[in-house]
Amino acid sequence: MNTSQKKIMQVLNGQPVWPLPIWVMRQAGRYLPEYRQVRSSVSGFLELCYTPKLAAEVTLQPIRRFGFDAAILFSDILVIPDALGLKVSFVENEGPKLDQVLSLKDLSKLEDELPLNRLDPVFETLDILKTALPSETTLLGFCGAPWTVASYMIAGKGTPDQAPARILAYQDPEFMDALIDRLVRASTAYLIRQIDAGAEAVQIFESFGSALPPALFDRLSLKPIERIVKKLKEERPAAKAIVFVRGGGNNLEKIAAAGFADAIALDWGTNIAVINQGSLSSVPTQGNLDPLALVAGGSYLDDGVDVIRKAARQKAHIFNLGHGIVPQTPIEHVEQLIKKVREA
Ligand SMILES: Cc1c2[nH]c(c1CCC(=O)O)Cc1[nH]c(c(CCC(=O)O)c1C)Cc1[nH]c(c(CCC(=O)O)c1C)Cc1[nH]c(c(C)c1CCC(=O)O)C2
Repeated sequence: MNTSQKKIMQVLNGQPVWPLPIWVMRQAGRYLPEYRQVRSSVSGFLELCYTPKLAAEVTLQPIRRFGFDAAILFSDILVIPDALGLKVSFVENEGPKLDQVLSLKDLSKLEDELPLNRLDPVFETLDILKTALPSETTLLGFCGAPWTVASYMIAGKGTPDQAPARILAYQDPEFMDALIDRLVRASTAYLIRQIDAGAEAVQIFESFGSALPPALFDRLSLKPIERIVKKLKEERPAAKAIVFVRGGGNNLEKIAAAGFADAIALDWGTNIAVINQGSLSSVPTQGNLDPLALVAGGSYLDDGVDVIRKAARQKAHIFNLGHGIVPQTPIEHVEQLIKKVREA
Protein backbone atom coordinates (compact mmCIF):
# COMPACT_ATOMS: atom_id res chain seq x y z
CA MET A 1 0.00 0.00 0.00
CA ASN A 2 1.28 3.44 -0.87
CA THR A 3 1.44 5.23 2.46
CA SER A 4 1.91 8.69 0.96
CA GLN A 5 -1.79 9.53 1.29
CA LYS A 6 -1.76 8.66 4.98
CA LYS A 7 -1.49 11.90 6.91
CA ILE A 8 -0.16 10.36 10.09
CA MET A 9 2.61 8.60 8.16
CA GLN A 10 3.47 11.92 6.51
CA VAL A 11 3.87 13.53 9.94
CA LEU A 12 5.93 10.57 11.19
CA ASN A 13 8.18 11.13 8.18
CA GLY A 14 8.75 14.69 9.38
CA GLN A 15 6.33 16.51 7.12
CA PRO A 16 3.93 19.13 8.60
CA VAL A 17 0.28 18.46 7.64
CA TRP A 18 -2.56 21.00 7.96
CA PRO A 19 -5.19 20.68 9.33
CA LEU A 20 -3.47 18.50 11.91
CA PRO A 21 -4.24 14.79 11.62
CA ILE A 22 -5.96 13.37 14.70
CA TRP A 23 -6.51 10.19 16.68
CA VAL A 24 -7.13 9.85 20.41
CA MET A 25 -5.57 7.53 22.94
CA ARG A 26 -8.03 4.83 24.09
CA GLN A 27 -10.36 5.82 21.23
CA ALA A 28 -11.99 2.39 21.33
CA GLY A 29 -13.66 2.08 24.70
CA ARG A 30 -16.44 2.57 27.15
CA TYR A 31 -17.51 6.10 26.09
CA LEU A 32 -18.90 4.44 22.92
CA PRO A 33 -22.30 2.69 23.25
CA GLU A 34 -21.35 0.31 20.42
CA TYR A 35 -18.22 -0.69 22.40
CA ARG A 36 -20.25 -1.33 25.56
CA GLN A 37 -22.55 -3.55 23.56
CA VAL A 38 -19.71 -5.73 22.21
CA ARG A 39 -18.04 -5.73 25.65
CA SER A 40 -21.22 -7.07 27.29
CA SER A 41 -21.28 -10.00 24.84
CA VAL A 42 -18.01 -11.44 26.25
CA SER A 43 -17.30 -12.53 29.79
CA GLY A 44 -13.85 -11.03 30.23
CA PHE A 45 -11.89 -8.12 28.81
CA LEU A 46 -9.00 -10.36 27.71
CA GLU A 47 -11.48 -12.55 25.83
CA LEU A 48 -12.34 -9.46 23.80
CA CYS A 49 -8.62 -8.82 23.12
CA TYR A 50 -8.12 -12.44 22.03
CA THR A 51 -11.17 -12.73 19.73
CA PRO A 52 -9.89 -11.27 16.44
CA LYS A 53 -13.31 -10.59 14.88
CA LEU A 54 -14.49 -8.66 17.95
CA ALA A 55 -11.17 -6.92 18.58
CA ALA A 56 -11.13 -5.77 14.95
CA GLU A 57 -14.75 -4.64 15.22
CA VAL A 58 -14.11 -2.42 18.28
CA THR A 59 -10.94 -1.04 16.66
CA LEU A 60 -13.05 0.02 13.67
CA GLN A 61 -15.91 1.55 15.69
CA PRO A 62 -14.28 4.95 16.33
CA ILE A 63 -13.03 5.06 12.72
CA ARG A 64 -16.56 4.57 11.38
CA ARG A 65 -18.07 7.05 13.78
CA PHE A 66 -15.47 9.82 13.70
CA GLY A 67 -13.11 9.13 10.79
CA PHE A 68 -9.94 9.44 12.88
CA ASP A 69 -6.70 9.45 10.86
CA ALA A 70 -5.33 6.43 12.74
CA ALA A 71 -6.81 3.22 14.11
CA ILE A 72 -5.07 1.72 17.13
CA LEU A 73 -5.14 -2.03 17.54
CA PHE A 74 -7.57 -3.04 20.28
CA SER A 75 -5.58 -4.93 22.88
CA ASP A 76 -3.86 -4.10 26.16
CA ILE A 77 -0.33 -3.53 27.41
CA LEU A 78 -0.82 -6.44 29.85
CA VAL A 79 -1.09 -9.14 27.16
CA ILE A 80 2.72 -9.40 27.39
CA PRO A 81 2.81 -10.50 31.05
CA ASP A 82 -0.17 -12.72 30.23
CA ALA A 83 1.73 -14.40 27.37
CA LEU A 84 4.86 -14.73 29.54
CA GLY A 85 2.76 -16.89 31.86
CA LEU A 86 1.66 -14.46 34.57
CA LYS A 87 -2.01 -14.65 35.53
CA VAL A 88 -3.74 -11.38 34.51
CA SER A 89 -7.40 -10.53 35.03
CA PHE A 90 -9.50 -7.41 34.73
CA VAL A 91 -11.88 -6.78 37.59
CA GLU A 92 -14.90 -4.63 36.74
CA ASN A 93 -14.39 -1.05 37.99
CA GLU A 94 -11.11 -1.97 39.67
CA GLY A 95 -8.71 -2.32 36.75
CA PRO A 96 -6.13 -5.03 36.15
CA LYS A 97 -5.05 -7.63 38.73
CA LEU A 98 -1.89 -9.71 38.21
CA ASP A 99 0.02 -12.37 40.09
CA GLN A 100 3.09 -10.62 41.47
CA VAL A 101 6.71 -11.00 40.38
CA LEU A 102 9.00 -10.02 43.25
CA SER A 103 12.33 -11.79 42.79
CA LEU A 104 14.58 -13.60 40.34
CA LYS A 105 12.98 -16.82 41.58
CA ASP A 106 9.54 -15.67 40.35
CA LEU A 107 11.08 -14.71 37.05
CA SER A 108 12.32 -18.26 36.51
CA LYS A 109 8.69 -19.43 36.49
CA LEU A 110 7.91 -17.21 33.51
CA GLU A 111 8.92 -17.75 29.90
CA ASP A 112 12.31 -16.28 29.04
CA GLU A 113 11.37 -15.60 25.41
CA LEU A 114 7.90 -14.37 24.52
CA PRO A 115 5.91 -17.29 23.05
CA LEU A 116 4.61 -15.30 20.09
CA ASN A 117 2.05 -17.94 19.16
CA ARG A 118 0.13 -17.14 22.36
CA LEU A 119 -0.51 -13.73 20.81
CA ASP A 120 -1.61 -15.06 17.42
CA PRO A 121 -5.12 -13.63 17.93
CA VAL A 122 -3.59 -10.14 18.17
CA PHE A 123 -1.74 -10.60 14.88
CA GLU A 124 -4.89 -11.99 13.30
CA THR A 125 -6.75 -8.86 14.43
CA LEU A 126 -4.16 -6.72 12.63
CA ASP A 127 -4.50 -8.90 9.57
CA ILE A 128 -8.26 -8.24 9.46
CA LEU A 129 -7.74 -4.51 10.04
CA LYS A 130 -5.15 -4.16 7.30
CA THR A 131 -7.80 -4.78 4.67
CA ALA A 132 -10.86 -3.42 6.52
CA LEU A 133 -9.51 0.09 7.10
CA PRO A 134 -9.99 3.01 4.71
CA SER A 135 -6.83 3.56 2.63
CA GLU A 136 -6.11 6.92 4.29
CA THR A 137 -6.17 5.52 7.83
CA THR A 138 -2.87 4.60 9.50
CA LEU A 139 -2.84 1.33 11.43
CA LEU A 140 -1.07 1.64 14.78
CA GLY A 141 0.20 -1.17 16.94
CA PHE A 142 1.46 -0.65 20.48
CA CYS A 143 2.99 -2.04 23.63
CA GLY A 144 3.63 -0.79 27.13
CA ALA A 145 7.13 0.42 27.98
CA PRO A 146 9.07 -2.06 30.13
CA TRP A 147 9.01 0.09 33.29
CA THR A 148 5.23 0.58 33.14
CA VAL A 149 4.58 -3.12 32.53
CA ALA A 150 7.13 -4.09 35.22
CA SER A 151 5.36 -1.78 37.71
CA TYR A 152 2.13 -3.71 37.16
CA MET A 153 3.92 -7.06 37.43
CA ILE A 154 5.56 -6.11 40.72
CA ALA A 155 2.59 -4.42 42.43
CA GLY A 156 0.04 -6.82 40.95
CA LYS A 157 -2.12 -3.82 40.04
CA GLY A 158 -1.89 -0.15 39.12
CA THR A 159 -0.65 2.09 41.94
CA PRO A 160 -0.58 5.90 42.19
CA ASP A 161 3.23 6.22 42.48
CA GLN A 162 4.66 2.79 41.60
CA ALA A 163 6.20 2.59 45.08
CA PRO A 164 6.62 -1.22 45.09
CA ALA A 165 8.57 -1.20 41.81
CA ARG A 166 10.61 1.88 42.74
CA ILE A 167 11.67 0.40 46.06
CA LEU A 168 12.71 -2.86 44.37
CA ALA A 169 14.65 -0.90 41.75
CA TYR A 170 16.86 0.42 44.58
CA GLN A 171 16.95 -2.69 46.76
CA ASP A 172 17.34 -5.37 44.11
CA PRO A 173 18.82 -3.87 40.94
CA GLU A 174 19.82 -7.29 39.62
CA PHE A 175 16.22 -8.49 39.69
CA MET A 176 14.88 -5.23 38.30
CA ASP A 177 17.32 -5.17 35.41
CA ALA A 178 16.55 -8.82 34.61
CA LEU A 179 12.81 -8.11 34.56
CA ILE A 180 13.26 -5.03 32.37
CA ASP A 181 15.58 -6.96 30.04
CA ARG A 182 13.01 -9.71 29.65
CA LEU A 183 10.34 -7.13 28.83
CA VAL A 184 12.62 -5.36 26.34
CA ARG A 185 13.18 -8.61 24.46
CA ALA A 186 9.50 -9.59 24.61
CA SER A 187 8.27 -6.15 23.52
CA THR A 188 10.72 -6.00 20.62
CA ALA A 189 9.66 -9.40 19.30
CA TYR A 190 6.01 -8.44 19.79
CA LEU A 191 6.30 -5.13 17.90
CA ILE A 192 8.25 -6.69 15.01
CA ARG A 193 5.47 -9.24 14.66
CA GLN A 194 2.82 -6.46 14.79
CA ILE A 195 4.58 -4.68 11.92
CA ASP A 196 4.71 -7.93 9.94
CA ALA A 197 0.97 -8.39 10.56
CA GLY A 198 0.12 -4.95 9.15
CA ALA A 199 0.83 -2.21 11.70
CA GLU A 200 2.55 0.75 10.04
CA ALA A 201 3.67 2.51 13.20
CA VAL A 202 3.67 1.65 16.88
CA GLN A 203 3.21 3.64 20.04
CA ILE A 204 5.10 2.76 23.20
CA PHE A 205 3.14 3.74 26.32
CA GLU A 206 5.26 4.75 29.30
CA SER A 207 2.21 5.60 31.38
CA PHE A 208 4.22 5.66 34.61
CA GLY A 209 7.15 7.76 33.42
CA SER A 210 6.61 10.49 35.98
CA ALA A 211 7.54 8.49 39.05
CA LEU A 212 11.22 8.09 38.25
CA PRO A 213 14.11 10.24 39.45
CA PRO A 214 16.64 11.05 36.67
CA ALA A 215 19.11 8.18 37.24
CA LEU A 216 16.34 5.61 37.39
CA PHE A 217 14.61 7.20 34.41
CA ASP A 218 17.68 6.68 32.24
CA ARG A 219 18.22 3.11 33.39
CA LEU A 220 14.65 1.84 33.56
CA SER A 221 12.76 3.93 31.01
CA LEU A 222 14.86 5.76 28.41
CA LYS A 223 17.49 3.07 27.69
CA PRO A 224 15.00 0.17 27.54
CA ILE A 225 12.68 2.09 25.18
CA GLU A 226 15.70 3.04 23.07
CA ARG A 227 16.77 -0.60 22.85
CA ILE A 228 13.29 -1.62 21.66
CA VAL A 229 12.95 1.11 19.05
CA LYS A 230 16.51 0.74 17.69
CA LYS A 231 16.14 -3.01 17.26
CA LEU A 232 12.67 -2.65 15.75
CA LYS A 233 13.98 -0.19 13.17
CA GLU A 234 17.07 -2.25 12.48
CA GLU A 235 14.86 -5.25 11.73
CA ARG A 236 12.00 -3.35 10.05
CA PRO A 237 13.40 -0.08 8.66
CA ALA A 238 10.02 1.22 7.45
CA ALA A 239 8.44 0.98 10.91
CA LYS A 240 7.78 4.23 12.79
CA ALA A 241 7.69 4.60 16.56
CA ILE A 242 5.81 7.12 18.71
CA VAL A 243 7.04 7.36 22.29
CA PHE A 244 4.57 8.52 24.97
CA VAL A 245 6.00 9.19 28.41
CA ARG A 246 3.30 10.41 30.77
CA GLY A 247 4.94 12.87 33.12
CA GLY A 248 7.92 13.03 30.75
CA GLY A 249 8.53 16.66 31.77
CA ASN A 250 12.27 17.47 31.75
CA ASN A 251 13.01 14.11 30.21
CA LEU A 252 11.22 14.89 26.93
CA GLU A 253 14.17 16.94 25.71
CA LYS A 254 16.48 14.03 26.53
CA ILE A 255 14.31 11.56 24.61
CA ALA A 256 14.17 13.88 21.61
CA ALA A 257 17.95 14.44 21.71
CA ALA A 258 18.56 10.68 21.81
CA GLY A 259 17.12 10.68 18.29
CA PHE A 260 15.48 7.25 18.12
CA ALA A 261 11.81 8.28 18.27
CA ASP A 262 9.86 9.21 15.13
CA ALA A 263 7.45 11.21 17.28
CA ILE A 264 7.22 12.21 20.91
CA ALA A 265 3.80 12.35 22.55
CA LEU A 266 3.18 14.93 25.27
CA ASP A 267 0.83 14.59 28.21
CA TRP A 268 -1.59 17.41 29.03
CA GLY A 269 0.59 18.84 31.82
CA THR A 270 3.32 19.74 29.31
CA ASN A 271 3.38 23.27 27.91
CA ILE A 272 2.73 22.78 24.19
CA ALA A 273 5.24 25.59 23.46
CA VAL A 274 8.06 23.04 23.99
CA ILE A 275 7.30 21.44 20.61
CA ASN A 276 9.06 24.41 19.02
CA GLN A 277 12.03 24.45 21.38
CA GLY A 278 15.37 22.62 21.58
CA SER A 279 15.56 19.07 20.25
CA LEU A 280 11.76 18.74 20.28
CA SER A 281 11.56 21.34 17.50
CA SER A 282 13.20 18.94 15.06
CA VAL A 283 11.22 15.81 15.87
CA PRO A 284 7.51 15.25 15.13
CA THR A 285 5.27 15.57 18.17
CA GLN A 286 1.82 14.44 19.30
CA GLY A 287 -0.72 15.59 21.88
CA ASN A 288 -1.76 17.07 24.25
CA LEU A 289 -5.30 18.21 25.05
CA ASP A 290 -6.45 17.55 28.62
CA PRO A 291 -8.90 14.60 28.41
CA LEU A 292 -11.05 16.45 30.93
CA ALA A 293 -11.34 19.51 28.65
CA LEU A 294 -12.99 17.02 26.30
CA VAL A 295 -15.41 16.04 29.07
CA ALA A 296 -16.13 19.71 29.86
CA GLY A 297 -16.76 20.64 26.21
CA GLY A 298 -17.96 24.11 25.15
CA SER A 299 -15.46 26.95 24.99
CA TYR A 300 -12.99 25.10 27.26
CA LEU A 301 -12.64 22.51 24.55
CA ASP A 302 -12.43 25.01 21.67
CA ASP A 303 -9.87 27.14 23.50
CA GLY A 304 -7.76 24.09 24.36
CA VAL A 305 -7.75 22.99 20.72
CA ASP A 306 -6.82 26.51 19.57
CA VAL A 307 -3.76 26.65 21.81
CA ILE A 308 -2.45 23.42 20.28
CA ARG A 309 -3.35 24.40 16.69
CA LYS A 310 -1.55 27.70 17.10
CA ALA A 311 1.63 26.12 18.50
CA ALA A 312 1.64 23.37 15.86
CA ARG A 313 0.82 25.52 12.81
CA GLN A 314 4.23 24.97 11.15
CA LYS A 315 5.10 21.74 12.88
CA ALA A 316 4.95 18.03 12.03
CA HIS A 317 2.39 17.33 14.77
CA ILE A 318 -0.41 14.83 15.37
CA PHE A 319 -3.37 16.10 17.37
CA ASN A 320 -4.20 13.84 20.32
CA LEU A 321 -5.17 13.97 23.96
CA GLY A 322 -2.56 14.15 26.69
CA HIS A 323 -3.77 10.75 27.99
CA GLY A 324 -6.62 8.33 27.32
CA ILE A 325 -10.18 9.46 26.66
CA VAL A 326 -12.29 8.82 29.78
CA PRO A 327 -15.52 6.79 29.84
CA GLN A 328 -17.78 9.74 30.78
CA THR A 329 -16.81 11.72 27.64
CA PRO A 330 -19.94 12.78 25.69
CA ILE A 331 -19.91 11.65 22.04
CA GLU A 332 -20.93 15.16 20.90
CA HIS A 333 -17.78 16.59 22.44
CA VAL A 334 -15.65 14.24 20.35
CA GLU A 335 -17.56 15.43 17.27
CA GLN A 336 -16.94 19.05 18.30
CA LEU A 337 -13.24 18.26 18.81
CA ILE A 338 -12.78 16.79 15.34
CA LYS A 339 -14.66 19.60 13.65
CA LYS A 340 -12.54 22.18 15.45
CA VAL A 341 -9.21 20.40 14.77
CA ARG A 342 -10.10 20.06 11.08
CA GLU A 343 -10.98 23.75 10.52
CA ALA A 344 -8.89 25.19 7.70
C1 LIG B 1 -1.75 1.62 31.57
C2 LIG B 1 -2.42 0.99 30.37
C3 LIG B 1 -3.28 -0.15 30.39
N1 LIG B 1 -3.66 -0.39 29.09
C4 LIG B 1 -3.11 0.54 28.25
C5 LIG B 1 -2.29 1.39 29.03
C6 LIG B 1 -1.43 2.50 28.50
C7 LIG B 1 -2.20 3.72 28.18
C8 LIG B 1 -2.68 4.47 29.38
O1 LIG B 1 -1.84 4.95 30.15
O2 LIG B 1 -3.89 4.62 29.50
C9 LIG B 1 -3.22 0.64 26.79
C10 LIG B 1 -4.50 0.33 26.14
N2 LIG B 1 -5.62 -0.28 26.67
C11 LIG B 1 -6.58 -0.39 25.71
C12 LIG B 1 -6.05 0.08 24.50
C13 LIG B 1 -6.81 -0.12 23.19
C14 LIG B 1 -6.68 0.73 22.08
C15 LIG B 1 -7.22 2.13 22.24
O3 LIG B 1 -8.38 2.36 21.94
O4 LIG B 1 -6.41 3.01 22.61
C16 LIG B 1 -4.76 0.56 24.76
C17 LIG B 1 -3.78 1.24 23.83
C18 LIG B 1 -7.92 -0.95 25.89
C19 LIG B 1 -8.51 -1.06 27.23
N3 LIG B 1 -7.90 -1.50 28.38
C20 LIG B 1 -8.81 -1.54 29.40
C21 LIG B 1 -10.08 -1.12 28.91
C22 LIG B 1 -11.36 -1.06 29.69
C23 LIG B 1 -11.79 -2.41 30.14
C24 LIG B 1 -13.21 -2.80 29.73
O5 LIG B 1 -13.72 -2.39 28.69
O6 LIG B 1 -13.77 -3.59 30.49
C25 LIG B 1 -9.89 -0.82 27.55
C26 LIG B 1 -10.93 -0.36 26.57
C27 LIG B 1 -8.51 -2.02 30.78
C28 LIG B 1 -7.29 -1.49 31.41
N4 LIG B 1 -6.00 -1.67 30.95
C29 LIG B 1 -5.12 -1.02 31.76
C30 LIG B 1 -5.85 -0.40 32.79
C31 LIG B 1 -5.26 0.45 33.90
C32 LIG B 1 -7.19 -0.74 32.61
C33 LIG B 1 -8.34 -0.44 33.53
C34 LIG B 1 -8.67 0.98 33.57
C35 LIG B 1 -9.59 1.32 32.45
O7 LIG B 1 -10.57 0.62 32.33
O8 LIG B 1 -9.32 2.30 31.75
C36 LIG B 1 -3.65 -0.99 31.57
